[in-house]
Amino acid sequence: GITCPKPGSARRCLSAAAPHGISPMLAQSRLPSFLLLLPRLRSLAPGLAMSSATGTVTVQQPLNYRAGARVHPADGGQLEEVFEPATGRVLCKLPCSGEKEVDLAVQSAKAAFKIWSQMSGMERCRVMLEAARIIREQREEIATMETINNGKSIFEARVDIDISWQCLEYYAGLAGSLAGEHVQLPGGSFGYTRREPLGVCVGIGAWNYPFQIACWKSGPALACGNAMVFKPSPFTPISVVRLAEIFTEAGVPKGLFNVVQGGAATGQFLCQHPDVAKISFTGSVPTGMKIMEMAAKGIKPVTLELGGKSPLIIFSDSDLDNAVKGALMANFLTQGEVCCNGTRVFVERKILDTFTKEVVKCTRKIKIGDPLLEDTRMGALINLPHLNRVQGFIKQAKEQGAEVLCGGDPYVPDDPKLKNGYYMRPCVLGNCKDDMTCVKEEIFGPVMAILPFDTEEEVVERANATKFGLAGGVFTRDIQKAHRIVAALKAGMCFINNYNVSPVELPFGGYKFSGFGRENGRAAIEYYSQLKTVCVEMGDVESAF
Ligand SMILES: NC(=O)c1ccc[n+]([C@@H]2O[C@H](COP(=O)([O-])OP(=O)(O)OC[C@H]3O[C@@H](n4cnc5c(N)ncnc54)[C@H](O)[C@@H]3O)[C@@H](O)[C@H]2O)c1
Ligand SMILES: NCCCC=O
Repeated sequence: GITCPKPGSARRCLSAAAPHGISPMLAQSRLPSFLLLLPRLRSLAPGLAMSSATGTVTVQQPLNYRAGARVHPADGGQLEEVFEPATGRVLCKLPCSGEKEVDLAVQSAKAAFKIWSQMSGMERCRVMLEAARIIREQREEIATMETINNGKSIFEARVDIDISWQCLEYYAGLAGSLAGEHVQLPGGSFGYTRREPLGVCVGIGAWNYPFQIACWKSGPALACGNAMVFKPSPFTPISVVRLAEIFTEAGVPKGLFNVVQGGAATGQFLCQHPDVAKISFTGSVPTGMKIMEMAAKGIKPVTLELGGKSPLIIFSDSDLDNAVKGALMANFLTQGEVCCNGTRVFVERKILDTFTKEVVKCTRKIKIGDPLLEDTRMGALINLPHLNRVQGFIKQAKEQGAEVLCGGDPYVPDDPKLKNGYYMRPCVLGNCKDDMTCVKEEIFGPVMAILPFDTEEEVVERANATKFGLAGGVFTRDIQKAHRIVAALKAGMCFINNYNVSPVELPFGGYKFSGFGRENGRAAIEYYSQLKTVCVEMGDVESAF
């Protein structure tokens, strides 16, 4: 059986032992404890400019996790460099897992599934609540890891980690109430349904929310009684291994949550494995198509959380301050590398100048720099090729007639240790037209396109004129108009008078090329379980023969 650790017993030693695999490059510096103290020191001495741990860590421990322990992959071995976006330094060289390691991870998950799937929902709930508690307790350490590996500000990473433990708490709460139904049939016969787990589920993640994506997938999967093998992006392999350790500390059977590392080849081994029952994928549209093809060959259900080019519609009757704040939230979180960003900002022509002036003023004030500093609000983009790609979109936008109203150029912070980091100034583009590349394609960087409109009918048609359908938003004081607009938007996640908030209670997912299936909310349960119908005869068999 499974026993839950006593509250507090899973507390990690955060000293030089560095159990999470990050060890200081500077010998004996006991970095993790120091990191934990930074926010407190800052609050004791507000305004004091403190240096951060950026540029001081390397990762040494294995980043695969199988059968309850960190392991070196059994095969594969191609090495991928993992960067610290803030400095351009190499954090570690990641060995990519081969077919044998993938199989070992799947077999490990299969064995754990036999135990976990037989437990009651309440038993699973207790273990998941403990995992959520440990994440909450280690929020600062995990957020710091995420910032070092992803480049996003520590301010945002903390929110990501909060959403992550909330997700596990939410699904822990649902685990105990998962049930089928009882149906009466003629003559006292009856039927009932059982909601059963699928088996070994594969999660494949993108690099923009590494820890959170793993929780959005493992939360509902584990609550339903499944096991999981998770493959993070090779750009951000670090934090999810901590999640695997936390699940083990919380009391899941060893092997219930495994991590294999690698890129496309490793992902393919996972998707094609005959013992895998389901694939949940977060990433780009082209990869999503390949995943769906592989899943089709094994008749495996898939969830696809793909890209977007979402509209944000600002009417002239909006509260202007809120609309401006909403536009920034819709475009500049995580350096603009957010799938549901509202990157096409449609502004009613009457307020175009006022709104644009305010948005540009606020965008210019965004503090860019060392992501581990408390006042930084925009860190570094994920890597140099991606920074160059975003720059390419801006160049093309200018060539096609858009006007750069602010930013768009690479940014070199004053701190010499950051000079090779992947920074750019957030960009607002004016004079945009619907047929420009910067308005049609997902840029996945801090680039907002402003587009004027005149009528409600016109803006809805233009907002929907995209192959994507992930999200959309509207700002207006007219509540009927707001509901009319969101009802007409062909998008899975719509916001009224806000943007890019992520309550775990609400289902999240796309229409059209943005994918299908849902994460979060009760809806996700449907995608990690299957119904068995049992028909019970209380009389004699009426045979046709
Ligand atoms: N809708 C959402 O919830 C959501 C969330 C985050 C990111 N995204 C999207 O993700 C994209 C950016 O992420 P990315 O660059 O990591 O995407 P990507 O498609 O390049 O990679 C995503 C994951 O798929 C793996 N992969 C790549 N090729 C594969 C293959 N052939 N078989 C199996 N796995 C394979 C990668 O290693 C990675 O782990 C953007 O388009 C963004 O909009 C969507
Ligand atoms: N807050 C989570 C957004 C997921 C998309 O990238």
